[in-house]
Amino acid sequence: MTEMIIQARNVTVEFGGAAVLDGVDLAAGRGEIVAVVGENGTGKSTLLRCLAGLQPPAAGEIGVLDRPPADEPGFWRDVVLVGDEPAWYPGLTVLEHLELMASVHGGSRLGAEEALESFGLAGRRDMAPPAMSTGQRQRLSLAMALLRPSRVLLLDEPERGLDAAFRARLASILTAYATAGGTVVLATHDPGLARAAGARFIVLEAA
Ligand SMILES: Nc1ncnc2c1ncn2[C@@H]1O[C@H](COP(=O)(O)OP(=O)(O)OP(=O)(O)O)[C@@H](O)[C@H]1O
Repeated sequence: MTEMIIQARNVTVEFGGAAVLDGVDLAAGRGEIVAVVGENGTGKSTLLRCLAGLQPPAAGEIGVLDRPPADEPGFWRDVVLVGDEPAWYPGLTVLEHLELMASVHGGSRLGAEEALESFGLAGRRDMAPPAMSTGQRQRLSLAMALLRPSRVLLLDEPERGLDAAFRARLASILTAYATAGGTVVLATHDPGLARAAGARFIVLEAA
């Protein structure tokens, strides 16, 4: 039987008395990719923030790796959230951002040079991230997330700014991550990317 990695039951979130999520369930096993889809404002980002321990639900239970998600170092050693763009370190190049990530997180899944190749950034290695295009910065965010060891990837619209060819490449990167035993939950407006990655779909509707 598949080992359950994420179990969220009956999750309810309210803002200003209005329900944004109303009794949402989500389960994801080891090696599984789950795509959360739905119209703008249906709560996809909010659900990811709940799974990351950044948004306490008004009701419901959430377990990630057999414990409630919590915004603390032990949790973030196993779980990676890619949402809004990270803050870039002033003065560090693309390659140095990757090297920093590799040195902070021992046992990285990819070397910095390998990540440059895999994420199509070899030609940008000496640039400062703020000088790159939106899609190139998104590739770097994803490279930094995939380079470090983890068991769970939470991705909020990972397709943001990416061209069609790299979306296809990302699908295969996510499939490889799951095949190696990782669990992925992505909120996305690109069902093609999710299908290509072999994701199971959860559709959110307005609460
Ligand atoms: N911190 C907050 N305070 C008040 N309302 C919020 C907060 N965060 C989210 N909301 C509201 O919750 C609803 C869901 O937002 P959320 O960003 O989760 O939706 P989404 O499905 O990810 O949308 P999109 O597809 O546009 O990215 C929106 O109506 C939003 O205004």
